[in-house]
Amino acid sequence: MSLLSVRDLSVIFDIQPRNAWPWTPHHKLYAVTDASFELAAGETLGIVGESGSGKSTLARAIAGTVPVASGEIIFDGKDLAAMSPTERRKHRRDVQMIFQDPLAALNPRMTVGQIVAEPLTTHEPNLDKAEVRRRAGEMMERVGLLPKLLNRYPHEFSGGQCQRIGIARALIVKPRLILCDEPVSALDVSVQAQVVNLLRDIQTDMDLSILFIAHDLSVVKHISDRIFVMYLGRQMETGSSADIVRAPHHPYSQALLASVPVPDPSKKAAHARIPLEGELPSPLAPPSGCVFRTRCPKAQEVCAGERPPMEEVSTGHLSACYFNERMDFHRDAAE
Ligand SMILES: Nc1ncnc2c1ncn2[C@@H]1O[C@H](COP(=O)(O)OP(=O)(O)OP(=O)(O)O)[C@@H](O)[C@H]1O
Repeated sequence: MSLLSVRDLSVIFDIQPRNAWPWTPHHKLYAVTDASFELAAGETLGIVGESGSGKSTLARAIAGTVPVASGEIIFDGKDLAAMSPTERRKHRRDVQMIFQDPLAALNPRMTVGQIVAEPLTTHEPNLDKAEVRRRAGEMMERVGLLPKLLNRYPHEFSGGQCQRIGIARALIVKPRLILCDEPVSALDVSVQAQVVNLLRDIQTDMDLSILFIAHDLSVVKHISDRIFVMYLGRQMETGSSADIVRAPHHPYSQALLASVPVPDPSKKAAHARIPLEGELPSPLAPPSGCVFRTRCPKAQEVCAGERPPMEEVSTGHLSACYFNERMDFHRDAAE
């Protein structure tokens, strides 16, 4: 059974035009439109797409911090919109977030011990101080940091260490799902792999589900069981990590993959025929039909009409394009 089911989820922000009168109608910004996916216990779903494609908004909707316009978020069998205050509190504990900029996410005036322990003291205010400290130290060790560093301040740590502190903080309440919003994008490439490996180890130990957001497929593919490709708030393609990375069908996924650097440039040549050009259109006025059509090399008249349905191109592999066509990527691109 799924731990998380997201069904036809849409998030629309009301935007007041600049210099407008208070009574001027607000614009609607379509941040996420009709997103659907399932996430099982212990599974990792990678969410990938360019900046502005709605990835963070999707995560924030699941965390319950942005209002949902339509659709459902079912977590552990319960509809988020219909949860009682007690169930909401439990949801806030069960679903933790890890953010992109590790240092900015940590309060500079608090010691690392206070930062790591904060979610625990929020959810279990009566817990003995010594026990809180013991658990914070245990979490520090789990993420590869010395417990004696609990009295230090965030600025005394490197970016990678700060992200480990952010992970310890998220895990101290033993969540069931962590929403990782570009957790390694701000880190050096050498440190990125260490943090991704740490998350994978912890996931196995704690039977955690992970939603791993990144704009870069080369990062997402290392940790994800399945990948969800988003563009301008819409779901383009979903499938196993291997399907998406080795045999994508959607031109957008193919373009994202073609932009992933490969060690041997001669192997990239075959895929370089789908360059991703132009800017992301405004989510205030998304293109009709397929939202990717204005940048798609395969676009034809039909793409401006009805939005292409999600087609099952192979078992469990869905792609929303009228011209779905498998493109085989070399193993090097997939590794
Ligand atoms: N609180 C908000 N109010 C208004 N618009 C918002 C709000 N949050 C996000 N948006 C808009 O929603 C769209 C999707 O943003 P979102 O941050 O979810 O994308 P993203 O794929 O996570 O991009 P990034 O990688 O840059 O964070 C963007 O156009 C963004 O400007």
